[in-house]
Amino acid sequence: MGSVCLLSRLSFFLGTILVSALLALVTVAITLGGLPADRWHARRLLREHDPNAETVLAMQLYYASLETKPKWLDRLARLFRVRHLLVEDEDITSWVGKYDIKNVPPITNEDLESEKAKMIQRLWRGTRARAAYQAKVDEALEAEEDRSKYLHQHGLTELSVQISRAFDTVSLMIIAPAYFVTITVLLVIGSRRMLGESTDVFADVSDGLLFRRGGRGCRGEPDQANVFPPIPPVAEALLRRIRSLSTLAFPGQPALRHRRPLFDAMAVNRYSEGGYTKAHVDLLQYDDGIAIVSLVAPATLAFRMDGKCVRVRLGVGSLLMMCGSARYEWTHEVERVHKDERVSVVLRKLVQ
Ligand SMILES: O=C(O)CCC(=O)C(=O)O
Ligand SMILES: [Fe+2]
Repeated sequence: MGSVCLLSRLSFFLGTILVSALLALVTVAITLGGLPADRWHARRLLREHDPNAETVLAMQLYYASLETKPKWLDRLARLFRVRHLLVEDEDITSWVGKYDIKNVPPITNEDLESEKAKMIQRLWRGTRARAAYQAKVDEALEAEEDRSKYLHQHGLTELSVQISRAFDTVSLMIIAPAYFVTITVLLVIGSRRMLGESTDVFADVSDGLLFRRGGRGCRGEPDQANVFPPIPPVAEALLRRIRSLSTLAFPGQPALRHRRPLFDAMAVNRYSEGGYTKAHVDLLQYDDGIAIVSLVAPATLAFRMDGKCVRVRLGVGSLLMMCGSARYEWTHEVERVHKDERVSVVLRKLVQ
């Protein structure tokens, strides 16, 4: 009797502990495990790869299951499809010029056109100057009775005059057109390489996004839109979501976490299949504390330093935040993308 009572008490006790433990586990899972949808959870990445934890301030990866696509993403996606050709738009030129950003060379089709025009003018002036000089020589030769005396006075010979004439004719008929064609071809190829195939600079100005096709003439590089302060309303929702993480973001760097604004520059990268970026450290015009949001398709970002490599799978809707050595000492590169399209949004803060 006594032993049965003891047994039932023990089982009740154990049962209570089990249920409490289960409840605690579920709570922890919900808090940390990204449930319900839309809750971010973080994983620190570099610390385990770098024995010198001091230098590894932070590279964090957050996941959010973006089951319901935020509206702004739809708008963004539409934006990529509608590419307005705004080559002749004055606003765009001043807009690019205004921010003198190093990785966006302020070159528009207009610049290239005026460069071409200048070269043609120079060529034309040169040809005209030579023709005028020739005319003067001819005139003088005609006026001068003693032709050989004139030639002698000017250090010329019959042969040199003939050669000079022949040269001018050749130059006018062959060299000038060839020069013109070469310059034009070079400029056309150059502008294509710099600005893309048929659409050169494309943008939706209402959203403040200016897209530049490809990066630095490199085929695989993504199309990029750079937006400088203020970040356009299209990304407000995203910014709010990231700000809501501010208690977690950038561990060990409260100054970054509390800075206002958290970010004021945004880059939107659009990769086609096979697109990639070369290993780089982001430009120093941007402050520490950078966020990368991956959308539409996943990608792998490889971080490298001193022969070490950390490959990070960036799922759709993931947010990678980097600061300290992850931002300054490790290079990062996006490996070739295997889907039709991947979009990333990079948020940064310009150095004051
Ligand atoms: O597309 C990405 O995930 C990263 C892009 C990047 O590194 C950059 O724009 O600096
Ligand atoms: Fe980068």
